[in-house]
Amino acid sequence: MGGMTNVTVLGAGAWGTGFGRVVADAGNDVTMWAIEPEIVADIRENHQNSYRLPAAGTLPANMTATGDRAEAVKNAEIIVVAIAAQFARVALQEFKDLIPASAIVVSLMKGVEKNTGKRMDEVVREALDLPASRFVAVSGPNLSKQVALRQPTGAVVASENDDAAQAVADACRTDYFYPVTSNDVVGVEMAGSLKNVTALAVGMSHGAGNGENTAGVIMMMGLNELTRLGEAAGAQAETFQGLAGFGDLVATCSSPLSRNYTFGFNLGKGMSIEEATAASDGVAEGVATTAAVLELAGRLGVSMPLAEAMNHVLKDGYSFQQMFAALMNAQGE
Ligand SMILES: NC(=O)C1=CN([C@@H]2O[C@H](COP(=O)(O)OP(=O)(O)OC[C@H]3O[C@@H](n4cnc5c(N)ncnc54)[C@H](OP(=O)(O)O)[C@@H]3O)[C@@H](O)[C@H]2O)C=CC1
Ligand SMILES: O=C(CO)COP(=O)(O)O
Repeated sequence: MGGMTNVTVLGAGAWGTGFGRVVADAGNDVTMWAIEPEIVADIRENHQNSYRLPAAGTLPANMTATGDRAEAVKNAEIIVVAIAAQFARVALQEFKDLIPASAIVVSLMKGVEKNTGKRMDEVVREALDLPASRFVAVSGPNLSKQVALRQPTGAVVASENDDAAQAVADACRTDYFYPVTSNDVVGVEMAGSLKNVTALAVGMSHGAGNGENTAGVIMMMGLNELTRLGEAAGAQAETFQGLAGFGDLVATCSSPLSRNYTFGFNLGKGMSIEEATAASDGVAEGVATTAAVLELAGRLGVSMPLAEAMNHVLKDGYSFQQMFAALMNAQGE
């Protein structure tokens, strides 16, 4: 590709906007697509996204927006998808006949689809009828508000196609965002989605008044079980110890800026699921992912005590004490 690239981001949420700004900072022309006219107008006219990522402040001049699907993608060389995971399939179907035949499609999403148990690489490829050679996943310790402040971080850019991964890494490399390439798409997808379940549990523990000892137990169990499930699904074990695994788990489980951590924190404080949902500043993917992961684990014959215990919280109203006891009992089995 080389030089300046035309990049379109579908979904001007917190991370779509944050990653779009990284790509613009890297010198590329960026078009954001959003459903809401007020977000499109805010980016186009006021050069900001005060609805979803005010922390980014003024957006650069090489970043614009449109609400028109065909216009959004017609010249795109790279199309980045940053839509809440449970809505990705339905939203992408509208773009199926519009995207250029050679465009690379990147997923930033960290979730597993409810009902199907499918990863976002599977959902995106099915919805767009896209070959694996044109699909790339980007994941890492990337809390959007910290990226918006240009605090240094890294990310894994994964594809079966080395050239596609390299093109996307080149498009998002800046002096504060450091991509590394990988060919473990399954591992990167699984790590990014599953650590959200751990973040819900760690947040819940802190919300219930516990400190780092308890968090350490939960993080250890989360990393173990996401590695086991990932390996059973065909991922490489080392991916889970890298940026997209351990790195993102630590960031997400340690920060009140994480919607997953905060959702869990609010449950731990005693809020209901409905209250925590209403209080959330954007989508907490781990909530829908928890049940989806168990479905996948059942199919692959992997035991996931943490996901099971969190599912009891979300479905049966378990308190933190009940959740942690279930986890410890399962460990002794
Ligand atoms: N925020 C973060 O720090 C990070 C987030 N991610 C991942 O990125 C993905 C997006 O998250 P983020 O941007 O933060 O979430 P937000 O909640 O801020 O935004 C969600 C986006 O999805 C869009 N959306 C929801 N439903 C639909 C629909 N039916 N059709 C079209 N668009 C829809 C929203 O549009 P609308 O405005 O209409 O609601 C919005 O653009 C998630 O999978 C998340 O796990 C990954 C790394 C970091
Ligand atoms: O993926 C994340 C950070 O890398 C998690 O952020 P959220 O919990 O806010 O979605």
